[in-house]
Amino acid sequence: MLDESKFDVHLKLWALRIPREHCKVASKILNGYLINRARVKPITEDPTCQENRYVILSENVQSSDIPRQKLDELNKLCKIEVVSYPMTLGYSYWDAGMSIHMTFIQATAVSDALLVSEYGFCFFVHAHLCHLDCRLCTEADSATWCGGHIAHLNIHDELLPFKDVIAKVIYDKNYPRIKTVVNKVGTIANEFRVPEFEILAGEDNMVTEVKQYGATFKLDYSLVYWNSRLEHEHLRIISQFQPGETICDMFAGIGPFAIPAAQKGCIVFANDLNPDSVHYLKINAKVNKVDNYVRAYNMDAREFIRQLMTAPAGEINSESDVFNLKACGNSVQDKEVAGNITSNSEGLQNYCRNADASVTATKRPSDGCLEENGTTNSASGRKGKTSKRMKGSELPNTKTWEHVDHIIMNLPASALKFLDAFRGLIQRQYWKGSLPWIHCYCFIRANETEELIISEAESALNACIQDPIFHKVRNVAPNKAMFCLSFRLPEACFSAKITRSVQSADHFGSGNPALENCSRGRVQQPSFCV
Ligand SMILES: C[S@@+](CC[C@H](N)C(=O)[O-])C[C@H]1O[C@@H](n2cnc3c(N)ncnc32)[C@H](O)[C@@H]1O
Repeated sequence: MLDESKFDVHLKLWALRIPREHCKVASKILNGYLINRARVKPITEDPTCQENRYVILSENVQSSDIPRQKLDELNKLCKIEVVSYPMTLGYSYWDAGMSIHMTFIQATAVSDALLVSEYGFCFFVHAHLCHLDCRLCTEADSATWCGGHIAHLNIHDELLPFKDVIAKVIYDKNYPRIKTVVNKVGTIANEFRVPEFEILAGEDNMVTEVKQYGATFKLDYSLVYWNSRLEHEHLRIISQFQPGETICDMFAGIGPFAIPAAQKGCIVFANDLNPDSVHYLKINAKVNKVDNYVRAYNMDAREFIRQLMTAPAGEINSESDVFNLKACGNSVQDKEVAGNITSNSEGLQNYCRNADASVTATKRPSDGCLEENGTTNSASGRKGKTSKRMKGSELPNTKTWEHVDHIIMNLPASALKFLDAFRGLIQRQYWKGSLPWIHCYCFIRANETEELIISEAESALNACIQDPIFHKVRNVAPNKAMFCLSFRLPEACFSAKITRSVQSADHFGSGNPALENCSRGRVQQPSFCV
């Protein structure tokens, strides 16, 4: 139970009793000496007399501190009387509007402890509860606003006895913006990168809606990966895309790269192993009216990219043969593939045929595919925002084995290892234009160097990387930061130039001759842009 009285802070103040008609002038004279606290008015009623007001002095000021000259001015104005004015700032006073600076001062002054989120809402938890300290403000022990109605806490072990009180404070001080307060339990062990949560306060509802850069994202915070701290990074990557480009997102989650890329007019092939992520990805594509531009897949990333880059068997003989990669719950239904679509969507028809006609393909690789009819149904001439921005007839006939512009790999813990999927992947006879940019996320620990990361990437690719670019995304722990490594896929990844028998990065030791000259051949050392 939260004892609200524990939050009471008693101030022993002084006030000047002044006839009310002189209050305005008096407060000007006393400028700098009056109470200056958020939501506390310096002039207040005199409970003993309607004709007077109390002008409240700052908690650091005694009447004797007021200079003689100011007192003379006041005395000339009217008769003044100094009275004691005790004030209690209670639980309801300590609200979220406090600045972080004020919070620190208060925490020290009244021995309160605090939780501060990155988003600037502050919470007081009385020192009686625990030995909280500034570690709470670090990443490891912070409160996070997921962006919707959920506040996510990572409460340190020693504070667990007080978790309910902490959660209640957060809930009370941020309702109705925050309606659910959860605490992360244990460490994330599953491959979908979804933490386990316990609900500490508010309603038991983990389905929420987050707005980022004008897009709406629906998600179930207990089932899918979501991190509101990556908003800037999503935007940074999207800013490198041009309308009409083809993007592959190998670990797409619920679509924070895919949706804004599609909004920009890119064609996005987005994949995730977590069926719940794909479910919300499709919902989000529809909600944001970009379901014409987003293809959702639910399979392992290696298999996804392999199939995406492999020309269909019939491609050699006939353009009309089907593509063997099946999009999940595709927006275009079989009948549309058969030609039952409006004439101005001809380009879209071709584009979709390549992705969707796989429904009839000989191979159905995606066993875990969600089969949801109606979550997207785009190619029927719907007049949404998207069709205004780019008409169906302008959409390219996307053949991903011929050209892809960017590939996003946001699985920092292991994305580097997935680079082995690109060995000998690109079929030179089909490929047109330059090779794609890879944006591969990784963690770098304090004892690791960028060179180490590059060599890990090169080992996985079995190819030298030219002109790698590192971008620091954020610190995730005191000795660990998340980075994005961007580079153009090396030519050695053309199938003609590589021995397909090599399957795993583990097969390559430091003596691999294919990589021996990498660092010598690299024109530019990795550049860290923080
Ligand atoms: C760190 S999250 C990033 C999600 C999204 N890109 C974002 O920024 O929010 C990594 C995602 O990779 C997915 N994932 C994990 N292993 C995978 C695999 N082998 N193949 C495809 N997706 C995988 C997880 O389900 C998760 O959604």
